[in-house]
Order: sequence, then C-alpha cells, then structure tokens
Amino acid sequence: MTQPQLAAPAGVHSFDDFTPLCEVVVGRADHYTAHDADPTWRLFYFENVAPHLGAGQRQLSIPQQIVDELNEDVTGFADALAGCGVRVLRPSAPGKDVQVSSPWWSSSATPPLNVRDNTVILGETIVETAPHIRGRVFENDHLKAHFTRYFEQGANWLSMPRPALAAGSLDTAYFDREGIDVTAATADETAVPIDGLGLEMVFDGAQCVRLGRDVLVNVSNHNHELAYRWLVRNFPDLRWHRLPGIADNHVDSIVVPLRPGLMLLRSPHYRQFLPAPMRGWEAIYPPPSSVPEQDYDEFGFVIPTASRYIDINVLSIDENTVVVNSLYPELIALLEQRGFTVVPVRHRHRRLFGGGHHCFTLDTVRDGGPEDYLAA
Ligand SMILES: NC(=[NH2+])NCCC[C@H](N)C(=O)O
Repeated sequence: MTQPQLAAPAGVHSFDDFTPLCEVVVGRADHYTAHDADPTWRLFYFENVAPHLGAGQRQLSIPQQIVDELNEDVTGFADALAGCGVRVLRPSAPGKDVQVSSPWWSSSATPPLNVRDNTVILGETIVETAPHIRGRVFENDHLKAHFTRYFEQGANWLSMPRPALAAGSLDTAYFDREGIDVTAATADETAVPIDGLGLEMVFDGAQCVRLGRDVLVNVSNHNHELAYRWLVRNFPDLRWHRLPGIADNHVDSIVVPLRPGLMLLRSPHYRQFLPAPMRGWEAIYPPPSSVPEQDYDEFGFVIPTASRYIDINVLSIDENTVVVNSLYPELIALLEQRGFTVVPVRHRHRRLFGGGHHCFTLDTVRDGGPEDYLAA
C-alpha cells in the first residue's frame, strides 16, 4: 500500500497511471440531476438518447435517488483512497441547475465528476484540455484553487486554446467512419456559427495514456489532430504516439496499463494499434460480468453514457494495488489470481454518468518519473 510521501517538490509530479499514488483529486457530483442533451453532448450518446428525447428537448432528468447513490459511492471511493494513505483533494461544490453560456451557445453546467477529462498532468505541468462538451467548458473552475496552489508550489500550468464550440466546431469524422448517422444528433438548432471558424482544437485528457516519457494519444478526427500537434510542440521532451482513432475520444476503458509489461485491454483487436514495444505486453481481458445491468425501468429511462467495458476503468494505487468496482467480482478474482491487492469500491451507476474510478480522478502526484517503459 502507498505511504504518504513528502509533497512533490513542484506541487504536481505525475508521469503515469500505476506508480505509487500520493495525491489525487476525486470528482464530485452534487446536483448531477440531469444531462443537458446539447448537440455537443448528444453527438456522443445519440443512439442511446434519441428514443428518450422529445422534439427540442434538452434536459434529461436523473432521479435524485440515483444522484444520492452516486454521491454515496463517490464518497466511499474518496474514503477508500484516504484509507490507503493517499492525500485526497475534492473540487469545490457545484451549484444546482447552473447555466453557462458564451456568445455562441447556452448550456447547463456539468458537475466536476469526471475530472480525468478536462486535464492531463504531464510530469510537473498541469495541462487543461479543450472540452468537447459546452456544459464542461467551465468545469475546471472547480479545481482552480488546487491548480493555483500547485502553481505557487512550482508546477507549470498550461491550457490548450479554449474552444469556441460554436456551430460546426466538432468533427464527426469518427462517427462517419463507423457508419453512425449523427445528422440528427448534430442539428445545432440554437448555436451560432463563427464566420471563418471551422473545426477547432478540441481534446479531452482521457484521450491520453501516460507511460513515463511516452504518451499514447487517441486521435480520431481533426479536432484531436490539432491538439496532438499542440502537445508535441509544447512537450518536445516526451515521446508521442498516435492511437489511430480507436475510440470517439476517451481510451481509459480500452487500454489501462497496470504496470510496465502488463495492461488491461478491452480485446485483442486493440493490440495492433499500440506502439510496437507495447504490443508484446501481457494483457488481462475483461471477464464477462455476472452483475446484471442496473434496471432503471422503474425510473422510465436508461441512458448509458458509457459502454459495458467501463469497469476496466480502474485506478491503480501502485503497481500491485488496484481499485476495482465491487460489482465486478470476476475482475477482482482475476486480478487477485495475478497477485494484485484489490481495493473493492462500490460504483452502482457507472454507465449513467460516463465514467468509472479512473474517470473520476486526476492523479496529481505519483512516485514515477519520465521512465523509458517502451524501450524498443
Ligand atoms: N474519462 C472518462 N470519462 N472515460 C470514460 C470512457 C467511456 C468510454 N467511452 C466507454 O464507453 O467505455
């Protein structure tokens, strides 16, 4: 188990997802009582959402009981990490029914739950990324107090250009290639276009897999290509590897390194897209889950915003200790057979809120450095 370490000299120090975890931000979901089916949100979930959306409807409400259960589970997660000796930080409290807007759009603010998505820590630099979803543009404001303290402690702090997310900003190339018709999803009835602005830099932190001095980046469209170029230009000392459009954006339920040479991998299909030295890594594939999908019929809606693979979205406390959803005993058993210590943490609604324990966290301080885990 991790023992508390001295604060990192630069505030933040985080080059990977598996060396001993010293400090972490765990998201929060106060008042997460609706999804705003803005076109930038429904682009990603339209197949599940469309049957439930009335003409012009935007708010997809989530019963308070489910929100309360989610917050119980997130609190249990934070307590479990603290019990393992990890310093746990939380975002500031989001308000209720907060509206956000720009000259080009209006939306409901998303609570800072999936904090993995709007930031990536690259060594001793905080990188705020360029949100895909309008309701997430100000989400990092709930982490600004922590980022400011880290900066005062010596961390570097960069931000990708804030995307306008005006009408037409998002590239649908990934869905087009997958044969998914997103015409209806992207009918942007309220947003305003900007003359001369086409596709812009848009990117989520969860598109990165950090491996010491190497970083894998899922690049699925031109939005992501611009962000990839930004990353390479700003971090020339790191080695960058494109994952060629293996997902719409996030990849932390596809490839999840557990330690050098061993990863969770959604299926053998994905091995071919990894950097050559990583294709030989041992993989643990997700076993079938015996836990039935939560039945939401009583609430009259089922809006999965995550795949059934979301439970491989685990958080490592160190190379031998992993937090796993207690509702996935098959994976727990598999990891324990491999000698891991598993910290089981209940997560009942992981497909409703688009994330698992890795999504809910931003690991700001880990022991590891810019190691060469992919030596050819
Ligand atoms: N950082 C995150 N929010 N990751 C969530 C990954 C969700 C992924 N699209 C899936 O459906 O499995």
